[in-house]
Parts: sequence; C-alpha cells; structure tokens
Amino acid sequence: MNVTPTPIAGVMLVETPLREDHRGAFGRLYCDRELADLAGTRRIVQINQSRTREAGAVRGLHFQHAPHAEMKFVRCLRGRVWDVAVDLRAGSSTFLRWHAQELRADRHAMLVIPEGCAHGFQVLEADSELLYLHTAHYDPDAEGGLRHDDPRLAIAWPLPVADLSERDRAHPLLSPDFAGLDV
Ligand SMILES: Cc1cn([C@H]2C[C@H](O)[C@@H](COP(=O)(O)OP(=O)(O)O[C@H]3O[C@H](C)C(=O)[C@H](O)[C@H]3O)O2)c(=O)[nH]c1=O
Repeated sequence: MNVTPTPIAGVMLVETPLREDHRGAFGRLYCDRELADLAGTRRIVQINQSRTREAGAVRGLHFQHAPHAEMKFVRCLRGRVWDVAVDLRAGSSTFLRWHAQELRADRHAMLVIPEGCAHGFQVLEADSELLYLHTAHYDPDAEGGLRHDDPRLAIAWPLPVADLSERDRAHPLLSPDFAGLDV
C-alpha cells in the first residue's frame, strides 16, 4: 500500500494496487499491519456503503464530535467522486482549509480522513458508490455538519450542486468565532 500525504496533516491518500494475473485481479482493501504508522491502534468498527444516483449530488460534510470522533477510510467502488476533507482541528496550521481528491473505481485507492476533519463528496458520475471504513460507531447525537456552500470554507465544487439531503441543506454556517474542535 502506498501512502501519500496531503497538505492537511493526517489526510492521506492510500493506494492499494491490484495484483493482476490471467484469472483477473486481487487486492487488499485494508491492512492494520501495513497501515500501522497511519492508523496506530485504531480498529475498524463499522463499514458503510453509499450509492448516489445523480452526478453533481453532494453528501456531507459530516464529522462526529469527541469522544465519538472517527478516522474514515473512503474508497470509490463504482464511478467517480470528488472527495473533500476539511480541517476543523483547533490550533491546526491548516484550520478550515480543505483538500479534495478524485476517487474512482478504477484507481484503487482510499482517502483517509482523521478525527477532527469533516468529510463530504460530490458525485462526478451517476450511480457512484463509496465504501467507508470507520474507527468509531455512528452516533447521531455526536454528529456535526458543515454547509457545502459555507463562505468560510469556499469549497470549489467541480459541478453545480444537483442534489442534497434536507439535513445537509440545514447545517448551520460556521460562526465567526468558531475556534475548532478539540480532538
Ligand atoms: C452514517 C450512518 C447513517 N445511518 C443512517 C442515518 C440516515 O437515516 C441514513 C443516511 O445517513 P446520512 O444521511 O448521514 O448519510 P450520508 O449523508 O450519505 O452521509 C455519508 O456521507 C458523508 C459524506 C459521510 O462522511 C458520512 O460518514 C456518511 O454517513 O443512514 C445509519 O443507520 N448508520 C450509519 O452509520
């Protein structure tokens, strides 16, 4: 597995190349031994999948507050998405900066979003599917969300936003005095 850092500390791209032979291909999706430097003693406790119909649709941006903060490993199983991590960590040198990475089913890779960062994505191809590995259980009471169009983030989504959940439409804008999450 090849790990590449991004400009945001802890947000990494992990490439997991397939081994091909005459029968087809085989690849590892995750290995706590190979990723020990990145994941430490964290355990994957929940694995989710989403399918999004419309190109241009946006899901997120979501995070969980401590003590339910989580590291997420996000992989595209079908289609293409523009995956975004936003640094919400108090005191971070990249506080409120975002990093985007195109994830696509034919490039076997995952974006790692650490605790204290929000995650969202825009679908670039209809019927794209994502797989998420989580190091904390889903706790709706601990969930927080950012507006995709928050001017303090100024996320440059590549397509016009075509579809959003009611919940994602309703996230509050970041208050001017928001100083970040303690994780
Ligand atoms: C995460 C989760 C959700 N749900 C329920 C809650 C809702 O009734 C329904 C859809 O959840 P939500 O609207 O939060 O799903 P998305 O907006 O696609 O959020 C997803 O995409 C964004 C970008 C993320 O980063 C989240 O981790 C991921 O959940 O599934 C569960 O039952 N279990 C779960 O673990």
